[in-house]
Amino acid sequence: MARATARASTRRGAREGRARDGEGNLAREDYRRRRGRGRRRRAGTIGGAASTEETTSTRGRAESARYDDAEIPRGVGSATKAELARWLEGRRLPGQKMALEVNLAEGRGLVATEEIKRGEALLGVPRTTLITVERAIAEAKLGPKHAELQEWSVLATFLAQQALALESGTAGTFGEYIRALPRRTGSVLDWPEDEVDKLLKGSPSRLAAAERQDSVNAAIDEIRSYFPEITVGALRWAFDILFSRLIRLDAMGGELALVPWADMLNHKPGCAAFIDLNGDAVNLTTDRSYVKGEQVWASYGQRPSSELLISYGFAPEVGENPDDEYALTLGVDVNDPLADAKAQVLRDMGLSPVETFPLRLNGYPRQLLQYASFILCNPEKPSELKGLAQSAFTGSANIGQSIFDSVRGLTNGKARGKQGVILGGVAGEIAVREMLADLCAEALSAYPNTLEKDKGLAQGRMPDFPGADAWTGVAPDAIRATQRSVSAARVRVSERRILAKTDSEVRLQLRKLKQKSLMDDFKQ
Ligand SMILES: C[S@@+](CC[C@H](N)C(=O)[O-])C[C@H]1O[C@@H](n2cnc3c(N)ncnc32)[C@H](O)[C@@H]1O
Repeated sequence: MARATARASTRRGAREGRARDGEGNLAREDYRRRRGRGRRRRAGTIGGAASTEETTSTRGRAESARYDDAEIPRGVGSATKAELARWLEGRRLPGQKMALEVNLAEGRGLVATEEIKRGEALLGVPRTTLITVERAIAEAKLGPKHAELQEWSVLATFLAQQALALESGTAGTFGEYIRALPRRTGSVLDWPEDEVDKLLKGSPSRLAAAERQDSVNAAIDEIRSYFPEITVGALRWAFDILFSRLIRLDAMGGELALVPWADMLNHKPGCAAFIDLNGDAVNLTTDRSYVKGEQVWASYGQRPSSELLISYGFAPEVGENPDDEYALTLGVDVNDPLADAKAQVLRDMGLSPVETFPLRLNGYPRQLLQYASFILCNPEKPSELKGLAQSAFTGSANIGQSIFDSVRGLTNGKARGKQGVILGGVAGEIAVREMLADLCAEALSAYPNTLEKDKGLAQGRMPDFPGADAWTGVAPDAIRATQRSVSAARVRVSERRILAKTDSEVRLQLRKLKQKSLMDDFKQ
């Protein structure tokens, strides 16, 4: 399943600690001297990015992203299982080895009705049954303004318009499918604002959630400027559906589509079974075998639990998701006298003065340290920055076209091996790790609960989804609140584990580096 917005980030951009050694790069002494100040003054960044505090305290914005059931078009969720099955038969869905189950822990899902082999192609949803941007424009008949919108907005407008048309019985080809969509998904768009703040406090996902709500609000405003008759509630519901069900089809050049029936598959962390177009049908190619009665799983992509929570409204149990990560953001210090020059050099290299790097249980990209060494460096003259950046990011001070290829891969950890160095020798290696250890300690202290309390909450039992609710997604407030609380605690604990592991590894590396530094001094 696809997603639209940016990765979670803390915007912990500005760090104190420019440092310098005799050779003009980094030295840990300067960094130590300055870092006390850095701890107190948080989150200023170059580039105009709002701080976490600013973004999430914009009261009223997130509040308006919650919607009452009465705002969701009445026909949504009203189709029975038999009606959906009849509609799918009419769309020429071939015979299936899976059946739709309603009362699973994940709500609805597809369960094997006979043995299924590894590598088998399931589903077979005909291409003519996909809701793509092109199809939405053709079906909605909203005129040229519809085609001018961004692709997510085109699809949301179509869904909302068709859902509203259910009441007058004028919905088109996909009316029955829309009647079978859930009314609620539990995604962050549906969370009360105070819960977003409370449950995600300390986590980079708090900012991501606020950004998601803001971007949806802005898109709704734009859509309604063209189509005021489409209600805010219908559009909120439509975006919620898109975030939890839209699929990016690689074989169609990455086109986004709603794929009826395929969108009944639930996600399993670590699963490598993907949904894609194959010839004239959309298939799921299984990555394992199934016996009759087992739920069949798909991959929504390699997503950390925070992203699953924000887009899909659930988080796997702690330790279950191999794709978990903590999104660490760092950037040029706004008080650095060379701040503007560094920002410019970074931009010239296709990087940003604020970058986010993934920390994982099994490590972090070395490029994080290279980037950190550049933002900490303190050359005699600003003109040296370009050469330092080239050394840090490409390992070469020569300018050439290849520089851009290696730099582009930097923040996602793709640039490897000899491409780039940590500036400043051993002193630089120490300074960047001290900075990273500080960032980890600071991030750990931002979570309000004790770890024990969060672990207890994360182990809480997910409430059952009683009968009819699993079809529509509607559940009593208390059940929803418990689901949110347990899922958010799982995210917090997963992130804290990663931060604690990174912190202890970095401190171990620091001890070794300091020993080496002492030995080197002794030898001289
Ligand atoms: C594409 S739909 C899958 C079908 C969905 N269960 C339904 O009832 O329509 C995605 C939604 O399924 C649920 N879901 C998928 N995988 C899940 C999982 N591993 N645990 C809990 N809920 C899951 C989430 O509510 C998510 O927003």
